[in-house]
Amino acid sequence: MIRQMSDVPVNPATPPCAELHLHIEGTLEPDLVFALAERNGVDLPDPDVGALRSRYAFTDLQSFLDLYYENMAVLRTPADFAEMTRAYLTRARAAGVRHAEIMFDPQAHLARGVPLAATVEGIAFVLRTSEAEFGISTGLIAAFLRDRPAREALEVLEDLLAMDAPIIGIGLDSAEVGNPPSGFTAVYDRARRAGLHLVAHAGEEGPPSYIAGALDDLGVERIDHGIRCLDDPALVTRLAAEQIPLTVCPLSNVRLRAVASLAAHPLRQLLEAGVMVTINSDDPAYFGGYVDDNLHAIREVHKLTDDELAALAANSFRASFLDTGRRDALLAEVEVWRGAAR
Ligand code: HPA
Ligand SMILES: [Zn+2]
Repeated sequence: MIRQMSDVPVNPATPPCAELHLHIEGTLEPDLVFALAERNGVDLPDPDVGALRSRYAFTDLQSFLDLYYENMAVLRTPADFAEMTRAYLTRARAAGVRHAEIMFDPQAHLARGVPLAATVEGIAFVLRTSEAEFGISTGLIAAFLRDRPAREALEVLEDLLAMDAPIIGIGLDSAEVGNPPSGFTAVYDRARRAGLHLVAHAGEEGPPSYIAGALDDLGVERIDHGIRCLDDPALVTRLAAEQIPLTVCPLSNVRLRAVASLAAHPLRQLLEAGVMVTINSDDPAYFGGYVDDNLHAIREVHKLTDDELAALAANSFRASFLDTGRRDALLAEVEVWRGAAR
């Protein structure tokens, strides 16, 4: 049954926005981990949700990835992926998200014996009606794991293309340091030939040279994270000049200790340098909040004005892969929000 969009309260304190850096597996909330474990007869190492939650104190990217991959064990059937996706869209609607470009990690599921079709069908089934049901247009991005062989990524990409999976692009994620973009040129060349959009995580924990590598070796259109560009002033100048979008995730950066605190987050520096920044939640079930929580947190700590929040929201639509008609309509909604916020 199609739910009425107006039934869902939307947070008026934050502008309508696009979420461009979101791992659907990172929306798997602890309650849903337990519900799916029960349904699928999966044994969990923790006795209850509280015990699981106590393990969400991360020290770096890898300490998070270990738990992120462990929790995925409960995702077995298309219905599981559909339920997770539906829960995200419900929460994203309340956060004011009007467009979402959603990553998933096909190899993480294949490695556990879950067929590619089960993963893709479960997620895509819900995305198909998202705009009508939640007011959120969507695009699906297959993210490849940079700590697994590029040859495997290429095989999975071929399989996705052969099954005509409804993906708009590819990405690159997982453990960054020691896994530079240059190893994945063949995968990105293939995706480009297939007409797909190209993004990659770079400069989260890795050096600025990985950001340059993602641009020059892989030809990406957008950088996920990218905050370590600030270690290389010439790169910052380039990102600003070319208006390469960075999908920044403040709460993620704090939780994974990429930055010491929210107050120390370089968001303002990036904006002042003229870099095209967007705000995103990354893995909201793990990092303490959805995109509205991220916007609230940075607004409070960095004293952002409503005009600055609106500018970030406008960036999110401009940096998206939306067609111009819907993009312009959503940019107009930001202007309406800005007017109402005055
Ligand atoms: O923040 C992240 N970084 C790298 N890989 C990931 N996979 C899920 N989230 C992340
Ligand atoms: Zn990410």
